[in-house]
Amino acid sequence: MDNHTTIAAYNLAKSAYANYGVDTDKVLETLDNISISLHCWQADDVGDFETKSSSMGGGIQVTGNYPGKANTIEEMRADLEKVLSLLPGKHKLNLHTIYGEFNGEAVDRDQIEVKHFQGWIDWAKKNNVGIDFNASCFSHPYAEDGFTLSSKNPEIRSFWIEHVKRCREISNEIGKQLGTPCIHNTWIPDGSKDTCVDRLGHRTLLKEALDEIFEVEYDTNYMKDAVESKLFGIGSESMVVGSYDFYLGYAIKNNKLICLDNGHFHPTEQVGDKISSVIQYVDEVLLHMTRGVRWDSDHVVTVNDESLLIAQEVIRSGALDRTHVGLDFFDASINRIGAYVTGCRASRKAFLFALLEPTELIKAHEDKGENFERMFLLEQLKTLPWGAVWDFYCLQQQTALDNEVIALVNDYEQAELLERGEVLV
Ligand SMILES: C[C@H](O)[C@H](O)[C@@H](O)C(=O)CO
Ligand SMILES: [Mn+2]
Repeated sequence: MDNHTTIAAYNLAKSAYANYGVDTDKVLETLDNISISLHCWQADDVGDFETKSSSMGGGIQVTGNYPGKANTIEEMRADLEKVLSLLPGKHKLNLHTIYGEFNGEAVDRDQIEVKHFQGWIDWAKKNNVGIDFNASCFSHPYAEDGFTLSSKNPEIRSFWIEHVKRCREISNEIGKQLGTPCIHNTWIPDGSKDTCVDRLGHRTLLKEALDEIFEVEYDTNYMKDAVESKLFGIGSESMVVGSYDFYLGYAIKNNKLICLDNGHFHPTEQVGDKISSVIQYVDEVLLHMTRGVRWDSDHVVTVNDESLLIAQEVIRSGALDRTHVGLDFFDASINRIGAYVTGCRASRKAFLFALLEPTELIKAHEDKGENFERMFLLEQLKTLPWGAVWDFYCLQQQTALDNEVIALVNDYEQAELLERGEVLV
């Protein structure tokens, strides 16, 4: 499609939306300012760059063996730069601790320091992105019996408490250096494959561990804490210590962000429906946008009912400035760059669709009990030319249009990904 066609299609779309009182130019300004945090772990299937080799654990499963996975920090950075070049809008990098630069040193998780992440901070500055950070309480010998911060073994518990404390300190420094708050997210895999009779014991230990971790208060201009729940994981099917009830209560009581990963709930539960509830009680929300498919919580995001409802409810609730959008999916069965680009663009498209909604108009019908009119309008919106608005936005931001993405991803695969060897550790 040439630029002329894209602009002409946008002008028609602009008039179509104007009929509903929607100003598409304003919508695109808002859309462009939504920062999406790009999870680094899609590039290497949640591997790590630690010297000590530890097999993946903690109930995280990645399936597939597509060639071209990032084996080094340099490869991961090259991939992320490629991905960023194919995305419109603002971004952050979401980094897990296991991706520090340890330069051949065996640095255990309770020994990490800012210096191990300085390279990433410098990279972020160069690429004009902020950083979010995550404690990595998995894929480690001390996570093998299924419990970390809620372990009954005091040595194991102290080890992980020290790890998360250090992660918060590093997050604070990241935020200071980058001039934008770093969200530190705590997710732990703790749970039980089979019926656990001392749920109370583990949850009490987790609460105490978190209280100790959060003793140090940091300036929220530099770092903010989020806590993430999960319904079940592989190997923790019967009980997860950090359940939704546990963390929602903890976040409300302790003024933390609640992280809503939409792969971490019952399949018929809708994270979109939770937004207007949780913002009554917590100041800010962190989203982990993903697509749950049966047991897997981490398929690539697409524009589906779930991602749309999440975006719609954030926008309808006027909660955009209290919501941090992050991604959390990993697929090793397809081109990983393609996975990133599809999922990130789909997440932003969901927000575009939501921003284009004439909510006040629909609400006016709803308030009068005109439910047919409400339903029909919602249906009508599905066939309005929002694709033309998206294409114009990509053109405006000087990034690839959808019809150019496949060729660009495949070019990178030929030139870069297929040249990579398998690094044996
Ligand atoms: C890497 C993990 O997927 C991530 O930290 C966590 O957010 C999660 O969702 C675990 O299932
Ligand atoms: Mn998550």
